[in-house]
Amino acid sequence: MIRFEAVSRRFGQGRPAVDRVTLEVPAGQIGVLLGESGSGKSTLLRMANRLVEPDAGRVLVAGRDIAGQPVEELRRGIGYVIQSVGLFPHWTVARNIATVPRLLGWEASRIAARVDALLRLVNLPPEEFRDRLPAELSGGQAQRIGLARALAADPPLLLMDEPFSALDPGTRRDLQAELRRIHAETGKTILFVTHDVEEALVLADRLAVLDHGRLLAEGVPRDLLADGAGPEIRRLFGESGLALHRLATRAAAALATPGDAASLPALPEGATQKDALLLMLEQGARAVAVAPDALLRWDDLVRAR
Ligand SMILES: Nc1ncnc2c1ncn2[C@@H]1O[C@H](COP(=O)(O)OP(=O)(O)OP(=O)(O)O)[C@@H](O)[C@H]1O
Repeated sequence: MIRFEAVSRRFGQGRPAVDRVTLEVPAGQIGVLLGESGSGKSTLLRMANRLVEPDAGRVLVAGRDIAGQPVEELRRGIGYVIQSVGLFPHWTVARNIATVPRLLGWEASRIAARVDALLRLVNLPPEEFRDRLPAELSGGQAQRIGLARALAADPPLLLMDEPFSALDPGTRRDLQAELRRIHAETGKTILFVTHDVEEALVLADRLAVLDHGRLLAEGVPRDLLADGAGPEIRRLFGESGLALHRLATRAAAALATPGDAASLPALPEGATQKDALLLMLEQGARAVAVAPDALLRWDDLVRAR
């Protein structure tokens, strides 16, 4: 769906901000760009909607080289969500969401229906929120409106640049879960930038790690965090955190054994091995229930590789 081919970009002198990166996010997947501040994540992301032009290489969206495409036409097919949201302060929520449909000349009734559908999609009751002004929203609500606005004209591709970084940890976790749900419901292709390792692991179908403008590693998170992870990956994820991150990418059910688990603390469906470890520590339990007839034992968890 989106493909970067050997793209580079240098600003002034010194080392390039993005250095010969080749990367692809297949249609319908969430690709996450992870890296420390200044590693080139935003520069790479902005090449996709031509806010930044590469010095070398090319970017393909839906198989088309975007260099020859009119910018307005390109951007109509790409939603863009940023940390500061950027809602117009004097416009109501409904008008903010309708920015692109109005530009496209949609009829008023179609716009109104679309606004309400999007508010419901991002879990904000339309009758309560459509007439509010941005100043009357919490940070998390504003970010939901930013997402609704980006989805308004139903673009197949969404670019998200640290959208949740300014939110408190609880709101941030809620929105990560919401984004996964919305992604499952809409099937969008998403390119998501973050410097937060946990966020990357929660969201990524594919994870790309950038370091000083170079692509350090790319793949399915579970494979990137496997035992053979190189020294740079170990540094980024932290030696001690690496084992925990690995547990967070594996299902608790994978280590379960049959047995009567009815009296044990129970894990929710789809829980990870990290969830199991935390529940055991919290409850002082030597085993937890994965299902009524399946349990995961402490010994099996800590011996697993
Ligand atoms: N418009 C610009 N002019 C000059 N230098 C720039 C410009 N945009 C980015 N850079 C430089 O390019 C490098 C990469 O920046 P970029 O914003 O892509 O990194 P990042 O990984 O997104 O960092 P952060 O998480 O801090 O936003 C940095 O050294 C930055 O100073």
